[in-house]
Amino acid sequence: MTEFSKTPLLDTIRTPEDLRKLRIDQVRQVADELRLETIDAVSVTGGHFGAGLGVVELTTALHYVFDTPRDRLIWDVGHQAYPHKILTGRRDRIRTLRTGGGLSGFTKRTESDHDPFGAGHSSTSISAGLGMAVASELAGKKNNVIAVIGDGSISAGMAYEAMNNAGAMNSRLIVILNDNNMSIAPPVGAMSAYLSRLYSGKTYRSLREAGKQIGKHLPKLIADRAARAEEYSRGFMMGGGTLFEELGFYYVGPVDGHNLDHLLPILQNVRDADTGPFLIHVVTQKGKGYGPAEAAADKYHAVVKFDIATGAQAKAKSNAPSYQNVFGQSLVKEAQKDDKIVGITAAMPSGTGIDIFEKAFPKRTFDVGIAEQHAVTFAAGLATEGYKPFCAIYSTFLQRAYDQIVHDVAIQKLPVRFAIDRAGLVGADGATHAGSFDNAYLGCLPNMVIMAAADEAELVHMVATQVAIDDRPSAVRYPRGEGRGVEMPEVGIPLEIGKGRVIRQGNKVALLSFGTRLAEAEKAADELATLGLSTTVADARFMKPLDVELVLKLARDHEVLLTIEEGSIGGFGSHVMQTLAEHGMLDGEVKMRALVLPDVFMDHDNPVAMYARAGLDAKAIVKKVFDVLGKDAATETSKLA
Ligand SMILES: Cc1ncc(C[n+]2csc(CCOP(=O)(O)OP(=O)(O)O)c2C)c(N)n1
Ligand SMILES: CC(=O)[C@@H](O)[C@H](O)COP(=O)(O)O
Ligand SMILES: [Mg+2]
Repeated sequence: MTEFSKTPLLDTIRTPEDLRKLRIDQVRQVADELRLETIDAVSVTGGHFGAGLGVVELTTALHYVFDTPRDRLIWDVGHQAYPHKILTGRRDRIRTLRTGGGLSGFTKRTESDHDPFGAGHSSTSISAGLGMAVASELAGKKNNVIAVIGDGSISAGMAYEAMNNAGAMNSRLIVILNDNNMSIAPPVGAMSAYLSRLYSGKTYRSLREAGKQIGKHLPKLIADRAARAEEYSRGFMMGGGTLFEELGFYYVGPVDGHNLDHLLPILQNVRDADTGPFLIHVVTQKGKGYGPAEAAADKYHAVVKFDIATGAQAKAKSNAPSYQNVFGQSLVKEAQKDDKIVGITAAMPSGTGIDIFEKAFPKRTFDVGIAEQHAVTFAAGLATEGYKPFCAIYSTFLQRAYDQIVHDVAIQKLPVRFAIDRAGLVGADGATHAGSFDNAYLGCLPNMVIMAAADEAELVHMVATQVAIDDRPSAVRYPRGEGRGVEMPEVGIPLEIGKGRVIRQGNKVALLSFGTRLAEAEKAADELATLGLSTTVADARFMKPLDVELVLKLARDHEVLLTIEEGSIGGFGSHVMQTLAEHGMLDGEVKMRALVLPDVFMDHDNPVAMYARAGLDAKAIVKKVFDVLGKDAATETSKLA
């Protein structure tokens, strides 16, 4: 802990029970010290930063007013929960955040009783909270359930589904809308404009006024909806009902989320209300209390280790370009030649490289907000009118839009182009963000062309290939982070569909890679060659259509055939096995194995360590070859020494 974060009061708080022993006039000091500790901790670990700074007062107030963990407190996405973790018995481990064996970067049930629901993907908190509230009522309990959801996350469809359902029930659910007027980028969409109208141009409802009015109305709150809406439209609306009231919520706000004099009594009144659901609209500032974060365009949404005094973040180690930037730059080049190309992101412009495309083609760029399902079918609509939509969505977030891919894109064979970033293990974000399943969940769909880039140069050619594929959907996957540092092509050259490539020729062992495991396959081949096992390395490039000729040749000409991919069972290796089986090749000579991610959700760590644990690095490939040959790998590889 640096000199920067002297925290005498915070030092007395192990759990929220300790916090609740303090006088209400001490809560401000706790919040100030909590902010210092958050800044100090994240400067060491990196991670999500701006969002947590924005909810320091809210976090302190919630744990002070509510009887957590008996009262359930759910954080949507969970990236803002570092202050929550510090207050709930995890301060001693907060500097292990997002490191192997350390604290998760999101809320996690197995980590603490204070994390009643795991998160990572957005917009789940209201649904989960309603479930808990109904469970509590069914069990005859009286505890509160509080779901804190951001203005970005509440714009996703799932949040509406939940509010629509909650509004029709009188559950003791308290939704706190944490409105900092930011998503990762500035927010988009009508909801964002609406929320701004609720608090722009008018002073926030002061606590005294709002608290008094709540106090006056609460005891005689009328269950009947019509009377209730009337009651509230007079009391709390800034001139008329809000969308949330129309959805059946008691709307309270907007309230200054950094002013504890406003927050505390409102929360106390709502806590003691005998009805619900409530929506408390809290206005906060992302990055609050740390100058470099407040000044940054992204409010330091996510940072690497940084110098507290200057806010300067540690430099990336590699000089190779990142895949997201290669994608963005490639798409710009293609779009300069083709005005039908449009770019779509679901609230992740910088992470996908679509921000690069937007700078060049702002009118052909669409950020639909956190709305992956909509993004896919929106792209499908564009494709029906002859446009070439590139839908750039991380593998894990694309899971949200699976039915749209099947029903709206694949069945109709619409030429939507999917740019699937964060394919494979992503490291610090852990299991909720791993791109483990897209090989499996896309590979089983007819009509799809599915590629994986082995390096950043391949990605350039695959983007060009997708431009050319105009009669069916296509997908290219690539990992988080930087490439290999290979020579980059001037322009993308469309690949021959369904054709892989042999990188080096051997005759005993064949390693067939799909994606960036190619680098590990080449390292393994070097090692195997020094041990007298002549090894072929091939890059499949396509999972669909598979290069059947290449697969059969590799199986015929080698004793061992291994496939390697950064994906779960059911993906590339399964397709190769299926093909070999259909050609009777599994009945005969070749010893074939598919190297895939293990059938577990892997906790966060650095990606290299995770892939080693997953058995997908060069060492594991070599071991697998000897296992398959019935030789002891340790003995064989000891000859290398
Ligand atoms: C389904 C899904 N899509 C995208 C993301 C990536 N993501 C993480 S946080 C975030 C912005 C959330 O904005 P908001 O809810 O306003 O929270 P804030 O960071 O402003 O506190 C996004 C898009 C996600 N976690 N889940
Ligand atoms: C919280 C969240 O879901 C995003 O911030 C995500 O962590 C971004 O991932 P990348 O850092 O891989 O862009
Ligand atoms: Mg926000």
